[in-house]
Amino acid sequence: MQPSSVLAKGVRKQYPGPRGVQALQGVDAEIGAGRFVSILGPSGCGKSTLLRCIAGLEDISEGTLTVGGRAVDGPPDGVGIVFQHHALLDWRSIRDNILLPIEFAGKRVADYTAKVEHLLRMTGLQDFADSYPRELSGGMRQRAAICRALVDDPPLLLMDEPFGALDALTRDQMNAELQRIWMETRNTVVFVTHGIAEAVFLGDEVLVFSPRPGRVAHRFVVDLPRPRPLAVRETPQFGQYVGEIRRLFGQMGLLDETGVATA
Ligand SMILES: Nc1ncnc2c1ncn2[C@@H]1O[C@H](COP(=O)(O)OP(=O)(O)OP(=O)(O)O)[C@@H](O)[C@H]1O
Repeated sequence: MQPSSVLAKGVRKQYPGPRGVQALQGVDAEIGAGRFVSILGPSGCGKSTLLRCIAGLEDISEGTLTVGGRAVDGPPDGVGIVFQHHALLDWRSIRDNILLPIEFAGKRVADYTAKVEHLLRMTGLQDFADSYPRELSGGMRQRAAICRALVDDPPLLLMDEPFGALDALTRDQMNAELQRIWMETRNTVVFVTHGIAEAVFLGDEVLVFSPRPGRVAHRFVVDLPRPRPLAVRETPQFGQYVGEIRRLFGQMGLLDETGVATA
């Protein structure tokens, strides 16, 4: 698997209809292959919209958007998606949920047995392969959703607030696990979050969006060595990144009403 780059130039997105809003305007972003890029911004600024455009689930109204050098025109091959809510199918076991993308792609399920076992072990779910989603905790379901997104080795992984519904402790664990998984897979990740600390902890870069219509207001490069222990969040260097991003939100006049949290 070669990781995919993502390039956005002057991307505008206007939703159709009488109440259709302009969600994005002039989005320029260059996401290098194999990078982990966090996207942070106030509620409603178009973060999910951009992710859906990259995934080919929405058309852009203007500009250019490429994945792996090819213009996005419908859902491209090789993109894994994880949403805030896991979207596992209740009537399928965890193993069968993870195998869904393989079935959809018309590939031979038997060829993926070892891969599924590896993913289950990597995420600590090896004893739950035959369980059903309702038998798992929220964090475990989200880990299963990550396995499903990774099973076909996607060059690009899009994550839309994947840990937003989890309690703080589970979220910390998932942050650490996601970093470990990514260091093993090294695919390109675009990770949307409301959490400044989460964005900095995980990202090689943090793209901060302006209020709607969203555009990239600032790009922070996070120069912290990996693997990053959770305790890195207590270091002055980490605090400096968080402080800079908070100040930027302050300058945009947003900090009090954004719903941007620091956890
Ligand atoms: N399918 C849709 N049809 C029409 N308008 C939409 C649609 N999806 C989103 N919007 C509008 O586009 C704007 C951006 O929404 P989007 O969900 O991309 O924001 P967001 O930054 O992800 O927000 P949040 O952080 O609250 O999840 C909002 O004003 C929203 O109402």
